[in-house]
Amino acid sequence: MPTDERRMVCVAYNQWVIIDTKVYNLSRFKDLHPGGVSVLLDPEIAGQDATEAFFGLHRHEVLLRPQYKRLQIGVIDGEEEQIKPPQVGALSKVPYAEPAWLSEGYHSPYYKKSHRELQKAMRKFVDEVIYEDGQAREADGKRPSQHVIDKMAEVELHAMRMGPGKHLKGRTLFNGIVTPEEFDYFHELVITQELTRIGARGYGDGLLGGKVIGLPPVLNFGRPEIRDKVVPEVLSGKKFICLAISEAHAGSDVFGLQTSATKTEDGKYWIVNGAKKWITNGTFADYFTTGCKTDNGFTVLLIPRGEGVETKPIKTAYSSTAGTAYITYDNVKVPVENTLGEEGAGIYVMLSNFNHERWVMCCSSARVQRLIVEECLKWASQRKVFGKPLIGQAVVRAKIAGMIQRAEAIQAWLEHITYQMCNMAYKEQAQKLAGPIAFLKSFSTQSARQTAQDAVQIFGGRGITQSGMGKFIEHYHRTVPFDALLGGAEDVLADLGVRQAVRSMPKDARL
Ligand code: HEM
Repeated sequence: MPTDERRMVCVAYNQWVIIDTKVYNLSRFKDLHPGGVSVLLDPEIAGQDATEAFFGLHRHEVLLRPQYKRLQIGVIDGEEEQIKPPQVGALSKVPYAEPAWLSEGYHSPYYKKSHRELQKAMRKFVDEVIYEDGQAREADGKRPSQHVIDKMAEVELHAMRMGPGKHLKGRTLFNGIVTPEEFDYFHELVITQELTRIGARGYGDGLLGGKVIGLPPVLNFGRPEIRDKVVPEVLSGKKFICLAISEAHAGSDVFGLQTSATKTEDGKYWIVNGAKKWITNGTFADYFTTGCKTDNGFTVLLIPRGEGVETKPIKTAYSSTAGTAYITYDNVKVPVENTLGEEGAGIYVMLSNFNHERWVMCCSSARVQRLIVEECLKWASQRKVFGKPLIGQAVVRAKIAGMIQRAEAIQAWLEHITYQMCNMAYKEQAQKLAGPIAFLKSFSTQSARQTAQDAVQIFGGRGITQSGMGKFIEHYHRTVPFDALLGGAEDVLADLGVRQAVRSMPKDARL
């Protein structure tokens, strides 16, 4: 039977529809359909090829859900599937959906074989192990599932997310794709960008964001006995750590902090009193890397969860899966051995962390902006209004042009800075890159907010709806301000960049 005739057969069964090349029987589903019965019984839909109507109203993933997959009763014989579901581990073919180095036919001087292999392995790992948990936990607010954390530990992802360094020594990284000696900031960039592709901002932080910022002070400034106990526990995903600096009255102004630590008379313990606010992973952390006011200034202590430490969840714009906490310390007794760095020299402990933290945030911001480009390009191409696809409107194309330009500029700048990081000692990075990283983060977050706003306009009502076609856009628009605040506020960072530049002005510079 020719194809057209086979398609006509469906017409006879007016509760069947064709979507692409698959035939669905909706007779038992129609009363349960979230979009209502009437749309399914419309003569233009019932018994017809409903492909265009379907993809104008649903994401592809609807058809992949087990309860809906069952509705499929056959396929159109001899026709090849036109609209393929996303394949595990695959790269997107949508223009600009991947950074240039992953786009067919483009080149990059930065990425070697091990970066490319790591990217492939990470994409598959994220698709298979992380994606579903990310969407589910973002929705129910529970902390990331332990089985995901354990799987990440198996391939040493927790260790790799701390960047290159001694902590990688002796570890088999992602089944040996890259050696500890070879591992560089581009490998870390690949990991961060692949992880953030899932488009679940709260989960991204919940997936041990607290460790990425809370463990470096232990790694770099902890006494050996503390370091050797805590680092393996955290990098194996058995214990959790967070960075507790900001307070209700002081934000990130470390000199305005009020949480105090005073020594006991015998000098063996600190007694800590105070409260911390907006602490990522705080609700489930076992250790708190805590900034305290001490007699001689500002000191950082590693405080284990125990008597006198209490954590309460704070409800923010993103999911409580991030574990954002309000923490109180009431006469908490902490051994002096838990001091990280020198007493009164806490500012150096903190400063040594900032560049890396901000750079990590740039990696993720750059990648998620690209995800939004992909969503907008797909939507604008498949959505028809006034008789033509949205992309046919110049105003929509102009918005997408801006998004692409910003995403491309940020990735290129990020790769340039990452290359500098690979070729500078840590101290030199602190001197030369604090300004550029601050500028990049500030630029990334401004761009991200513009992109979020434009994406909502393109998606219309769906861009403010938490389910369905625009769910990633709604989520992005709601959570994008986090990036402009965490790790240094946007305006403060832009100003820091200029102040750093002024400091390097030659004394004899004149017009
Ligand atoms: C296998 C067939 C279908 C399944 C499994 C299905 C499933 C769903 C689901 C789960 C939703 C909720 C929104 C979402 O999660 O995206 C929905 C909404 C909707 N569906 Fe369907 N649907 C099917 C076919 C159709 C067809 C053929 C039409 C024809 C016009 C249609 C029209 C709608 C409408 C108008 C909505 C509301 C959309 C909105 O609120 O934005 N559906 N459908």
